[in-house]
Amino acid sequence: MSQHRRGQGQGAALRFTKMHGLGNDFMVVDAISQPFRLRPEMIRKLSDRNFGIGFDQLLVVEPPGLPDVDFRYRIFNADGSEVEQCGNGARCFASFVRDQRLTNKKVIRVQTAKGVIELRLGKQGMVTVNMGVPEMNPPAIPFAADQQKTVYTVEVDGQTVELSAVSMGNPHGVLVVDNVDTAPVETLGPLLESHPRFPAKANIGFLQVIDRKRARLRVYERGAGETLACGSGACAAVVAGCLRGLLDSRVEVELRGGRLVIEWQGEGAPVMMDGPATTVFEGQMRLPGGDKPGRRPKHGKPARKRS
Ligand SMILES: N[C@@H](CCC[C@H](N)C(=O)O)C(=O)O
Repeated sequence: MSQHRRGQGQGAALRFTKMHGLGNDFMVVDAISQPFRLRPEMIRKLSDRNFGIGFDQLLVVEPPGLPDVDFRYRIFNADGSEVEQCGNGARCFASFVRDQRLTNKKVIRVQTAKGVIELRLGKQGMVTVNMGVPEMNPPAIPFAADQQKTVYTVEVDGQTVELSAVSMGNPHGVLVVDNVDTAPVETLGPLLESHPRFPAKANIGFLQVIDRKRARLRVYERGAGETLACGSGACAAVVAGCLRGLLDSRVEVELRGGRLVIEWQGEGAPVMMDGPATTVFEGQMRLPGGDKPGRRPKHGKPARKRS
């Protein structure tokens, strides 16, 4: 993969940046200054860690479709499905649009499939994201239940497990476990991800409470499998832990790829997430198999001039 330089006359080459938030990794594409469209099967190929670029999610930066918003943020899982939210991706998104000089704002408002979120660039690569107000109403998650509860019992694989159901824009199931190292993430994760009670599937978090201010978490992500970190999963886990009376309003969550600080002041309040965003490399590629970069998005702005 060569390092990219704009204006090289590369024709249909697609420029991208490889980034990660605590090891949850992304291919990030600027679809404002270059045309971009990929079919799900091509996203699956590119996400492959042996035959492609390798990533958990593809993040696409588009022009906004709403007033008072700076960008539209689109997210595709490694399996090619488009989803509503990605917390670690949101931090990388903020860092990307600043590094690419698509904005010079410190507070950036972005439109996701489930509403507007606010990203605040901090010092030393840290980004704070206002992830919005969590949703616990079952049909809005969506989760099949007669009434809203803090803990539901779910039958899976011949056993009964207890979980909390929370939407952070995307659906999450959270199980409290004694030890994340021995938790059945590889077995229960995929079964619960596709459980009939989560009709849109779900991300499944395994939460270990260390004390009221510290927790450990592993997440089996919908459409990506277990990742080294899941930002929206950390938010959902802290909300579930608070509702269950196990956690305080400010919690340090240790994921396999590093730490996030999550704050939630309770019902009706937004969840705040604080963590790093890291750029790994920039590249460009020609798309194999007939996928072309596509047409400029309908509301696309002309390409920026670089000095
Ligand atoms: N890694 C993400 C979540 C990405 C989307 C998720 N797999 C879904 O399908 O909802 C995060 O950091 O939040």
